Amino acid sequence: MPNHPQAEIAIIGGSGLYEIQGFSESAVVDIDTPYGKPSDVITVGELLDVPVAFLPRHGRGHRVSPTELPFRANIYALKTLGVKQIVSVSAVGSGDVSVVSSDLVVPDQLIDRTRFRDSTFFEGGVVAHITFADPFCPAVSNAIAAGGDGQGIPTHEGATLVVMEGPAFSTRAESEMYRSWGGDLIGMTALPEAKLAREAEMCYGTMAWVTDYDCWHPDHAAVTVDMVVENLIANIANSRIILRQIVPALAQLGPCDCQTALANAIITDKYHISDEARRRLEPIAGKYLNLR
Ligand SMILES: CSC[C@H]1O[C@H](OP(=O)(O)O)[C@H](O)[C@@H]1O
Ligand SMILES: Nc1ncnc2[nH]cnc12
Repeated sequence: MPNHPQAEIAIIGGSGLYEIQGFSESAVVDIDTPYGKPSDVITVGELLDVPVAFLPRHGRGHRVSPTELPFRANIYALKTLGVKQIVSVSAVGSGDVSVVSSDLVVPDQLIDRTRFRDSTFFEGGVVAHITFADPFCPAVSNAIAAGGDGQGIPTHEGATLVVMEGPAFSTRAESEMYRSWGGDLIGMTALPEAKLAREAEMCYGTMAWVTDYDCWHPDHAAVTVDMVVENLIANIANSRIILRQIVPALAQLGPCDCQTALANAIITDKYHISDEARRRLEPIAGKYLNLR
């Protein structure tokens, strides 16, 4: 495997965030993985002297739909760069009347409504069941919320994010159903991203920017891409500001339970694991599969 530049912190940019400003880019990394290529090349550089990797989830120019996102390749590639903490940026709809456009929400729960996505690294002869009761890293989530508060941005901590397949937005009946389930937010990309990050023993938190009320609010028109894009402009400017606060804070964090998530998750007897699977999983789980 080639020697890639390393960074312990990664930012996955969502809709509208295809570059980060004030980032001294030192390398553009084009990685291939057993799961194909990531969404785009990954830039590695420094933000306020802290090494950071940046990957735009939908690719520059927003070319990759939620269903087609190479989630496994993205997380695998970041892992090979030495990433330990991921800040994911996302545009979301709000299911809560008091959470309005341009608010920042830091979700702490997920409901999975995706259908067509590969959502584990553990297959082909290796079985693991990670604990996913709390899908987001509390330390990364706290840093994101502190960043929002620090900039005086209306910030909500703790919310349930429903992740739907898309790409079409929800029907009114679905939107009402998610609200009745306790869904505070609706998006299309946090899963399986968060699950794969946990399997790869990386801390993962989401900076969710509200762009719309989906289609349930009687006084607001149903969501459209134009509506999301219009509201994203302010959100993306704020993301860039907050990231400058979050990144140095993340760099100070110590070890976290997320970083040992596989310690009690792999059930397959390691003497039954093929060499092929061992090679494929080396960056993700190599230390647990070693026969010595
Ligand atoms: C452009 S509207 C729908 C699109 O926006 C969100 O993307 P991301 O989470 O990457 O910011 C949503 O999940 C959809 O992919
Ligand atoms: N209403 C919505 N549904 C799904 N994903 C979204 N991203 C932004 N708004 C959304």
